[in-house]
Amino acid sequence: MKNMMEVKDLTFTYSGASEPSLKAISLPIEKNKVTALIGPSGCGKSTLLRGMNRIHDLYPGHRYDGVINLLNGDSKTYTNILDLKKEAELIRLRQRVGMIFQKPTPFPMTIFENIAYGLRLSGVKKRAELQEVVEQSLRDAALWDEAKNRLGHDARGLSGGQQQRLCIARAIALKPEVILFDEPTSALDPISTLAIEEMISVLREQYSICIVTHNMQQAARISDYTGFMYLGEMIEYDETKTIFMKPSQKQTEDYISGRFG
Ligand SMILES: Nc1ncnc2c1ncn2[C@@H]1O[C@H](COP(=O)(O)OP(=O)(O)OP(=O)(O)O)[C@@H](O)[C@H]1O
Repeated sequence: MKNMMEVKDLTFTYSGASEPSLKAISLPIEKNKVTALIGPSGCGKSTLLRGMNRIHDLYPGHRYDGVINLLNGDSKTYTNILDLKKEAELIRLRQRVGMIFQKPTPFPMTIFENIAYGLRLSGVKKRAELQEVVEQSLRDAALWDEAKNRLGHDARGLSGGQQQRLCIARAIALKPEVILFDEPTSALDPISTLAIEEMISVLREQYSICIVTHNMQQAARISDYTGFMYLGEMIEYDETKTIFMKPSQKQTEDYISGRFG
């Protein structure tokens, strides 16, 4: 099967920085799999994730070298997303490659409108269609039962875990192909964390997923593949069970066994 995304030899330097934060990174994001990025603080996990939908480019002046390929709908060709220049192309890219942040970011509107807003911007106008997609997205994000009687209430009245699931529903509504999760449970309690982890396992059937996590147990529980990063480099990428049971690099082994980081 073709990879959904392919990062090849990516070097990334923040605007104004003297050193690159990512150095010649390569890794695939396999279709319908969960790929975890782990490594000590500052190693570049979030920087890599944010490159995958060019969210860095909300601010100008960053420098990318290399290639980030995204598989096209025909499943035969790739687009190098680093070639995209027009604002409309970048907006479309961020629909195809959605992102969930560490802190839930509900808009100051109703639960219904949080999801319908992006749909309207993407051209869905009919009320019935909006209702259908809002319901399906909330169901897919395991929030429908809790939210169905309060769709007209302010989304900020939801609990933190519910808000995070709402943000996932909002991303899903736009029918992404890839979902990027940047430490999605680090602000949540253990029960909400479990709910998000279970959802990610189900979402994998329909989407390709990449998740940054500080929590090694979480990476071991939910991912198929793991990349271990250190000082801006991809030290090792392999099947999760190999990374955790039989890593080939000493640095990976030291990190996994808690000797540093
Ligand atoms: N906006 C920025 N401008 C300049 N340098 C940055 C910026 N954001 C991050 N960096 C630098 O890039 C490097 C990688 O940071 P990044 O946040 O990607 O690491 P991380 O592995 O996700 O860390 P953490 O686990 O602490 O979130 C660090 O040296 C950091 O200081």
